[in-house]
Amino acid sequence: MKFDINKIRSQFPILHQQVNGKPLVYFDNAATSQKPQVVIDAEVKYYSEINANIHRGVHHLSQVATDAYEESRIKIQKHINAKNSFEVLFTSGTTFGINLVANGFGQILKQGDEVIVSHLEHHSNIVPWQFACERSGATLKVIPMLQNGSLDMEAYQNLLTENTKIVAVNHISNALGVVNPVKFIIEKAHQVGAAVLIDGAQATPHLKPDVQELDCDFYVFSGHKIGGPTGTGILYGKEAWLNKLPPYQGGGEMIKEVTFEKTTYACLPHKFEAGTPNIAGGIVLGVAIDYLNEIGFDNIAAYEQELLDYGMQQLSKLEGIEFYGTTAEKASVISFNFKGIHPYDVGAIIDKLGIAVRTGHHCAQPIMNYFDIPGTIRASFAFYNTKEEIDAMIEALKKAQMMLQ
Ligand SMILES: Cc1ncc(COP(=O)(O)O)c(CNc2co[nH]c2=O)c1O
Repeated sequence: MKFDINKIRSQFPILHQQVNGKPLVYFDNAATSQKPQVVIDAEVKYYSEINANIHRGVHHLSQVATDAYEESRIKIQKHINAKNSFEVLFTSGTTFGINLVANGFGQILKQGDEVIVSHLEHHSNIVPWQFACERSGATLKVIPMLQNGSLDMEAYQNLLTENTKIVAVNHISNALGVVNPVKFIIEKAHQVGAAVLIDGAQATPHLKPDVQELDCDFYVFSGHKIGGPTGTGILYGKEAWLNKLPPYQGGGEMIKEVTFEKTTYACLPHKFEAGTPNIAGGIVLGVAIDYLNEIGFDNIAAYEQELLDYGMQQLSKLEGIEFYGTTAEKASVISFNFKGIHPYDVGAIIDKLGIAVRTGHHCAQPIMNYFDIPGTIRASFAFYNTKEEIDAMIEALKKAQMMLQ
């Protein structure tokens, strides 16, 4: 499909509003993406036409809803190139998916085992592993970062031992936009027999992950970051690992037989899908993925690279600006500060001018500690943003600098 920015923008109703009397410039896409009309309509259609509980109903609506939900699972399986649809679990988001895996490892790790995360992780890919280590007696190790925001791969290889049982790293840093060499990380971890979880929350808006090509053992992401509803997400796990991990939640759907003496569990994926799921969310997530595939990830990547290059070029002209995460390969996320000015103050002022960015530690406090800063100003672009919006942000930043200097 030809990439037509004006046609695309017309498909996002939320973008065409004023904030504080100024056109909204939404540059907080790393926090959550906006939703195209086709996604909004799909949610309405579900509740207007097919809403019913799934998997065990004998009536028509339940069968229709079940078919739609499981067709979405297959759609997502194809999107990430998973070998089997039962390796694709619906979750409420990245945080839930990581907790499910970390909770399982917390029950199979033991004293002396080692878990590796990186300095670039979101808190959602740090704290669950601290829980797992506290529970099991395993040791948490951290891949150090370098001044340009990349990970120290030399140090990573030195951290790996025969005691390393799992490595959990993000595909792309939410705070810096840095793209990590996940293929290399996975290969090296497998050489010592360790499993690898890839946190794809910031990658899936910008690329189609191929979990078989990566050969990762787990891959997690959130629906709300790729145009889908909040409260949706996917955990991909290799069949062998999902069969090895204990269930995460107990209840309906996830059982084969329940007696007071013993309960046996359902097969994959249901073993990890206890209770009534977010049926609408799972179906609509598939619609969001269809929408992105229609636009084309090659088109999205090329256009977002244009925005990133233009944004860096224009921001670099501003006095006193400092960038964080200056690697060559980056997603369309720019983290920066102005010397002597608190990021929050800048964010609050440009919000008054309609510019929506995120300021603060971005749930990545270890990164802020590394740079010895309270936080950053983070502008994150999506395929529905424009260079004219970047110009508006630049003008707003100049006004903020004048007010705060
Ligand atoms: C890399 C990464 N991992 C995990 C999460 C957690 O995802 P959730 O479970 O859907 O919340 C986020 C959310 N990142 C952000 C949420 O708001 N601003 C952000 O940068 C993330 O960017």
